[in-house]
Amino acid sequence: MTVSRKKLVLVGNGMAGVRAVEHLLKLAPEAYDITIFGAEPHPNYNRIMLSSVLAGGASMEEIIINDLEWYRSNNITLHTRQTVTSIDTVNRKVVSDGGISAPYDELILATGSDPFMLPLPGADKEGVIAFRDIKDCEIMQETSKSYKKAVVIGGGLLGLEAARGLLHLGMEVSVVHIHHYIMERQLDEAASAMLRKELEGQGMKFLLRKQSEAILGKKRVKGLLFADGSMEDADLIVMAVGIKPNVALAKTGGIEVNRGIVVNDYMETNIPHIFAVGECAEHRGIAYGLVAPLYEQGAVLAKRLAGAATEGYAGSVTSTKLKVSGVDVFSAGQFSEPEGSRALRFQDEIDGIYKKLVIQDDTLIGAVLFGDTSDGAQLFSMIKNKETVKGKEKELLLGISADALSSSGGGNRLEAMAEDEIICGCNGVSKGAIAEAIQSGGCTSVGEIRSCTKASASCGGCKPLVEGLLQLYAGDAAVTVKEGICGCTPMSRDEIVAEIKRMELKSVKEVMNVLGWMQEEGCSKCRPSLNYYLGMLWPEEYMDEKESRFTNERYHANIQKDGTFSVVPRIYGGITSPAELKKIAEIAEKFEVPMVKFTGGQRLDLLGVKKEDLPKMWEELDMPSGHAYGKTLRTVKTCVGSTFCRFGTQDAIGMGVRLEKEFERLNAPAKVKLAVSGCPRNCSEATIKDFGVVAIDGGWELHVGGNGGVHVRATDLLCVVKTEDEVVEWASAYLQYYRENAAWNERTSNWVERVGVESIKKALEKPEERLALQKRIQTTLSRMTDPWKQIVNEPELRKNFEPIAIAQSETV
Ligand SMILES: Cc1cc2nc3c(=O)[nH]c(=O)nc-3n(C[C@H](O)[C@H](O)[C@H](O)COP(=O)(O)OP(=O)(O)OC[C@H]3O[C@@H](n4cnc5c(N)ncnc54)[C@H](O)[C@@H]3O)c2cc1C
Ligand SMILES: NC(=O)c1ccc[n+]([C@@H]2O[C@H](COP(=O)([O-])OP(=O)(O)OC[C@H]3O[C@@H](n4cnc5c(N)ncnc54)[C@H](O)[C@@H]3O)[C@@H](O)[C@H]2O)c1
Ligand code: SF4
Ligand code: FES
Repeated sequence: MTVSRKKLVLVGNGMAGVRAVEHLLKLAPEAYDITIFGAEPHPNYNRIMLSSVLAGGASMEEIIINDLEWYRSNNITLHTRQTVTSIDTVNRKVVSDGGISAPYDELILATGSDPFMLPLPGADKEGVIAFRDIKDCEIMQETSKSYKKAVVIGGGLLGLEAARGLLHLGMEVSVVHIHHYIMERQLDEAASAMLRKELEGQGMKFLLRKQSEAILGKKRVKGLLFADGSMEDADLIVMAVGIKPNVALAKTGGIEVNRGIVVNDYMETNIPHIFAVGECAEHRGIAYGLVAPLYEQGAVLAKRLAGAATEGYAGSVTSTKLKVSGVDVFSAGQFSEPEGSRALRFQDEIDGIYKKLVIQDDTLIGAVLFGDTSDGAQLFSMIKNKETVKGKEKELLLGISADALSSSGGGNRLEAMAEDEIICGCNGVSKGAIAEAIQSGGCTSVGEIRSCTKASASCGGCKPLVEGLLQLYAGDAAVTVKEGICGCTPMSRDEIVAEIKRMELKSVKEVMNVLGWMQEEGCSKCRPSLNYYLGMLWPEEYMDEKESRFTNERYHANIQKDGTFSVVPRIYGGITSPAELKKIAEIAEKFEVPMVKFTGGQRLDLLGVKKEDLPKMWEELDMPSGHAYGKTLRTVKTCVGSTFCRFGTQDAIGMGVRLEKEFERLNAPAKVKLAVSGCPRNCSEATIKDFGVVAIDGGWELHVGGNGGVHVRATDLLCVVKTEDEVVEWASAYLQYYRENAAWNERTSNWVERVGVESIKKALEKPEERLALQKRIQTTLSRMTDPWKQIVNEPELRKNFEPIAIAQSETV
């Protein structure tokens, strides 16, 4: 007998509601038929990260939490662009503005908040927006292309993050704030003043104690008029003056509503079978506006719906971290010194550090940190757990180092934390999930934990706790990855890449300055690696630094042991013609090339060439560079495949030529070699290549991480695909994922060995992830030009190859 499932309807496809559903699916996967209505056109995305999207730190694709495939695979019916407009609590059904009706046994309202829009005259003009969703983000990005001046009303978290994003987009930005200091809901005056100074340094202008009166302009906004009679020009006005819970729908069902939808400790409204969760819900008089408490609510609701035991939701202490690059601000609990409390302060004007701890009855109840927020997550944990701080107040004020966390005291505290305690509030990642990623998932760095669990992927405030857990569970393995990339820095590859991204550092010099390099000029290890990471992260803006490259890459030729060079023209797939061979032979004769040799990758190598002959030879060859010297795609070796071989099942030559044309000039962490074989006899030795393609009946096997060098390594099978297009798609995704995640100079064989092929399969399994990676590699490839074409055509560059004239002087 089949038991019919109950019908669960969720209204609001946002962070809180979908998180509750995710929990429920884990607890009782078979219990409900689930239907979700979302007013927005997108699948569930990370609203928090909109600030990062605006500031250029993430793409729209990267902020999707659950893609459409997730809904499909969990049998969830999703109605996007459908706003539910009424609830019939008697017949238990909801109806959307598009006329979709859905019956329910249980109903969750997770309608979030609406941004509060100041009811100013002119507020309906074009160019007046809020900052709440993807659409707002897109409007800001679009506006910045044609307009110059933005005004943000509201100097709170949202206003400042919007202002930072607009600066990044190249707009002039003024922040209008009603109080005499910004972020008064999170900071005291001292920290706020330091923050303002820092943001002014980044180009933000502040108009404090300003009451907005009217928005000026005809159809489109022109300016903002204040109550004191002054005005500010504006092409765009972003209102960020707070939010109000979205209770409109609840009201249609006669559900009890105060500021938000009133719920008890089990997220139940006053109407049976109707629950509310997230920003729209009001629990014990509080409607929260941060995700961490909303995720806690979601966990309780999921247990309730699954019939699992739960003590209910008891309210949350909150903490916030401003997500503005180059500024570290943290605030938690009661920072404004309530009666009966005492405060400890530390201020270092030179390094721009401010700390304040608020203590009551020997427990920490609030904290404000500016300039150095590394202790934020630990302090917050102490506040939440009401730990006694008696006798160690000053120690806390002066800083809990990451090492102290992992030493017995800190380690014990992390050890003592409950498994389900949330470590990363932004992404709702528990201690247990991180422990599992380390212990079972084999993660050995914060970067890997981030990829695996999303912990530390948003505001970054939890990073010290994640590091502490890494040291607790991975022990020595974690210590090794914490080592710096060279003697110039204690930072690991992942940390450097994350900081370059977060702080938008754009040159080798800037990275060294900002990240506190111990040797001003760096060394031969860090300079080329930074050059690579910057080029990989900012393919469209970064100008490759020639001086950070090794000799071979500077001269675009392999230097030989006698000081001569080699010339290797590109011969796609190893396929040439009599005419091409004739031309190469004539040039070899003309320039008296002492040796012509076939390389291991089926190319022709003209060896023993004088440096000064290089430009002329390349000019006469008029062929693309074979890049036989660089950290790039070297060759795609092919067998004859089905074109001539009787065993061949596919066109190995065509596939190889296509791959070589697709990826030539690729800038990679280390050299990359490919091969294509036309059948499993594998004559092109594809299973010892970085990416090997082996034809089978009706498709292609894709192999990765092979090496035929000093340490021979056979490839791991990545997947089997049917078409040539799929081969290119997977190759693109795989190579870009390697580019983005491997350390500079790390061959794919070492990288695959280190991270495990399973983690790569997981990262590439979703088609949209692959397409996003493919798009990024295409952006990079589209910027790559042939080095020899450039040298041949630019007299300045040709000069580098002239024989060095030795200046002589005579004394008479
Ligand atoms: C730019 C920005 C940055 C932020 N940064 C942080 C941060 O760093 N840290 C932090 O903790 N919080 C941050 N927040 C706040 C955080 O994003 C919210 O607290 C969280 O998204 C609220 O989740 P929710 O599910 O309650 O609401 P939402 O995520 O808003 O989801 C509600 C969804 O319901 C839909 N909806 C509403 N009514 C209906 C209806 N009748 N029918 C169908 N669909 C409906 C809405 O369109 C919306 O998609 C930020 C918010 C913004 C805008
Ligand atoms: N990093 C983060 O944690 C983060 C980032 C963005 C948004 N959020 C959340 O999103 C929500 C919205 O953020 P928010 O900053 O809009 O809300 P908020 O209520 O925290 O701050 C609004 C700010 O606007 C100011 N203000 C009010 N009326 C004004 C007026 N007429 N003129 C000028 N200033 C005025 C207030 O003094 C206040 O500082 C909040 O829940 C916030 O916590 C959090
Ligand atoms: S791999 Fe197969 S198709 Fe290619 S040459 Fe060898 S036997 Fe022929
Ligand atoms: S707490 Fe914000 S990223 Fe983890």
